[in-house]
Amino acid sequence: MAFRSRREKLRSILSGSACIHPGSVYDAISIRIAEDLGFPIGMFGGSVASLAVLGDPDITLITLTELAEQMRRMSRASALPVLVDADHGYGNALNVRRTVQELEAAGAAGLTIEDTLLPAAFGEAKTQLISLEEGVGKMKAALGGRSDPSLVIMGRTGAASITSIEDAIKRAKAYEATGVDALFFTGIKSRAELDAVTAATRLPIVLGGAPEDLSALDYLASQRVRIALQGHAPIAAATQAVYETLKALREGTPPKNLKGLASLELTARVMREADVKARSADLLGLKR
Ligand SMILES: O=C([O-])CC(=O)C(=O)O
Ligand SMILES: [Mg+2]
Repeated sequence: MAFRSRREKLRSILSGSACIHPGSVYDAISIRIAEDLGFPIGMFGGSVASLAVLGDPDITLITLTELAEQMRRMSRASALPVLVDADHGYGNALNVRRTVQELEAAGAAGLTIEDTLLPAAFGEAKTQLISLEEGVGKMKAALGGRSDPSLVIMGRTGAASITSIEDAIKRAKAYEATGVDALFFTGIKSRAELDAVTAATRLPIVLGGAPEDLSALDYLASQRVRIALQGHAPIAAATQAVYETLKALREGTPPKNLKGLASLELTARVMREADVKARSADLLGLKR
């Protein structure tokens, strides 16, 4: 299977004893930079997918086709294993099955399916959850949709910040019983909450955004957390850089005086120019 080694790398992190930070990636350039800097995996957040592909906020406007296409571009550009935020699986449990098939074909190393009610319901300002039963059905559908058994499927719940930590634990245990590979939590606010989650479950844990108190990697590792997200600063940095550059140009700065641009060396590395030159020599009869 073409993407198996990426998936096995993600699995080895989950079955290891350390906690790592993923690089937040969203396109061919960012994934190559993350790979070159030595990040063990990339995280493709739903919020970032929306922003990169549509320029929109994270309100479930992006389609599965658009998400999978962006994943496919990243898979082509780099062999870095990527964990994809597949939101609620783009519909009900039947849609979840299709979502897993498409993201598997697009080269994802792993994906998360969450129990948030998406898109937001009419008249509801606050995020809601689907029922535990529907959540369990989605996890089963995700597992049934996988044809490469090495693809990592994570059950995700945001219950800790929507209902209660007790509800988060109840849901996590139910998802664990379906056979998912890991549990992904958002909204865990304290060490006491994380310790309770760890004690009640047995699968590797992935933490979405977490407070300062939950940032020490050795503590997280001791609580079976194997992956800890750090938000999505790279796309914010890229947005600021594009803003500054366009603003300077608009204000009349000559291109040669622009600051903060990628050097020719960095650009060549990102484009894998040495490989392209070698191929051009072999295949087009050009000088190396
Ligand atoms: O999974 C993540 O990276 C956090 C999240 O939900 C998002 O950014 O959409
Ligand atoms: Mg998300």
